[in-house]
Amino acid sequence: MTSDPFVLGWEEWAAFPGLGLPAIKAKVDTGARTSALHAVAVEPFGPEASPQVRFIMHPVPDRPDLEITCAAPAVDRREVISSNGESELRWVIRADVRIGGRTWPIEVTLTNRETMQYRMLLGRSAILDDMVVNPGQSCMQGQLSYDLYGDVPRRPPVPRPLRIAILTREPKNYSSLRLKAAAEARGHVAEMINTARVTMAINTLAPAVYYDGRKLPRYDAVIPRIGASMTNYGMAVLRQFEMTGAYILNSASAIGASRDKLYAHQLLARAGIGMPTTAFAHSPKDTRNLIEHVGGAPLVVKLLESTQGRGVVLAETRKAAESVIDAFRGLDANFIVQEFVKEAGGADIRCFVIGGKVVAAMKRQAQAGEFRSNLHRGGEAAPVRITRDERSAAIKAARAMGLAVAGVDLLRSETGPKVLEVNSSPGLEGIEATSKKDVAGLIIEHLETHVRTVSARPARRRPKTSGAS
Ligand SMILES: Nc1ncnc2c1ncn2[C@@H]1O[C@H](COP(=O)(O)OP(=O)(O)OP(=O)(O)O)[C@@H](O)[C@H]1O
Ligand SMILES: [Mg+2]
Ligand SMILES: [Mg+2]
Repeated sequence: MTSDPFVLGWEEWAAFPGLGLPAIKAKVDTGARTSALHAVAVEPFGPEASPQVRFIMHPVPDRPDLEITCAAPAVDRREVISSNGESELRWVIRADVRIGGRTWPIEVTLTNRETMQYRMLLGRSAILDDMVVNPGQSCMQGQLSYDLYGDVPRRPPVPRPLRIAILTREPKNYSSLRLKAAAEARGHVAEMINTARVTMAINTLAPAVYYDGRKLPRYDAVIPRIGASMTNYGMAVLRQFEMTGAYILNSASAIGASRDKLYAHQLLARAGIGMPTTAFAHSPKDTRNLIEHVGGAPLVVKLLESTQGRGVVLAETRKAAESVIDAFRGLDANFIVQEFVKEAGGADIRCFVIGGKVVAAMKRQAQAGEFRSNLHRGGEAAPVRITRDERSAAIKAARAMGLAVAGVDLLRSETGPKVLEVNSSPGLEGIEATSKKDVAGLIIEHLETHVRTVSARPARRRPKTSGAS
């Protein structure tokens, strides 16, 4: 018994009737195992026994305003190596695909294909045994048209109001209150979530976040304000929010990178950003080498866990340096040794970066007889005009960490700006007071445009599925 084989060209028009997608141009790729579909704002929902995902699809490449909300059963969440070689955790759904006269169920992974020419990739596991691919032909199974979308309502310019969570252990501090007020002033709903009171259900298909035992709703955006005391737990909570599809202002991995002083210095160096020569060693025998590495005394020794300038010590002489290093070693503390930038004169510059721009800057001057300019150590803040090099170093440093919002601290040295550190939860009080700028408002503005472009959500259009949570 022979019948004509079902022939696919190298590209085909497909439809997903169950997803409400009447026409998508797919690239046929027998080199890829799994099929992939463009999706943004991917969000799990439904009962845990039969989890589903919903997502937004822009089926027409040059029509980003045309968006369809789709929902389908979730069958897996798995690590997929994408064409750029990077691995990505993707949701896998099952859906019926229709090509030409045939309809059959396939598994499809969901990923953002915004920058790709085809909204869909048809992999070999979706190509049945009786089908063949003719790489020399296009659209063997006939033509469809994007006109089939008719006049789907266009998405509103900004999804308003946004539901924003401010993740903080200090809901009453200046920065938290300002962010909440700035969000509310723009018509959004902002809730303070105390990191320490969050519990998580870590589950592949139904990630959930609980607060005092109550399941939290889905937030459009989360603003992390994670203090050093909660870095690890705070990052886990953030990752959990990431899995629910919320837009995270500063990602857990970016915060982790900036908090790890060693790793942060490595990232800065790799990005070619000027910084004080820095050395680190593990073994007690290396004290002399460490001192040599940074060019001898005077030098600065810093505890890795230091904040507010507390574990930062200036050793003026080699003898002093040796005893400080030995003392820290005796305490089993992790520390770095750094060249002392004397010409900074006890001042540093804080550049406040939002979305790749320096929106405000201040100079902090240490008290007389003190080299640490931290405001907590009695330093005084004043407005400052930064140079083009300083601006560029600050922007590059935030980018090297992957932070959308960052407080970049740098020293003015004879050889240009030297970045000291990049803070992922920079305080707002000093910078707003000295710059007279509405920095909190600028953060919310950044968030609005990002929620819109990265995880656009439709105006309360819910898929017709039961059991939505
Ligand atoms: N290598 C250096 N040369 C000159 N001054 C330095 C150097 N390193 C640090 N300082 C001064 O000491 C202050 C505190 O150092 P640093 O910012 O590294 O520590 P921190 O404890 O992490 O502070 P923060 O509270 O800003 O996180 C700096 O703001 C700067 O004024
Ligand atoms: Mg610090
Ligand atoms: Mg500092």
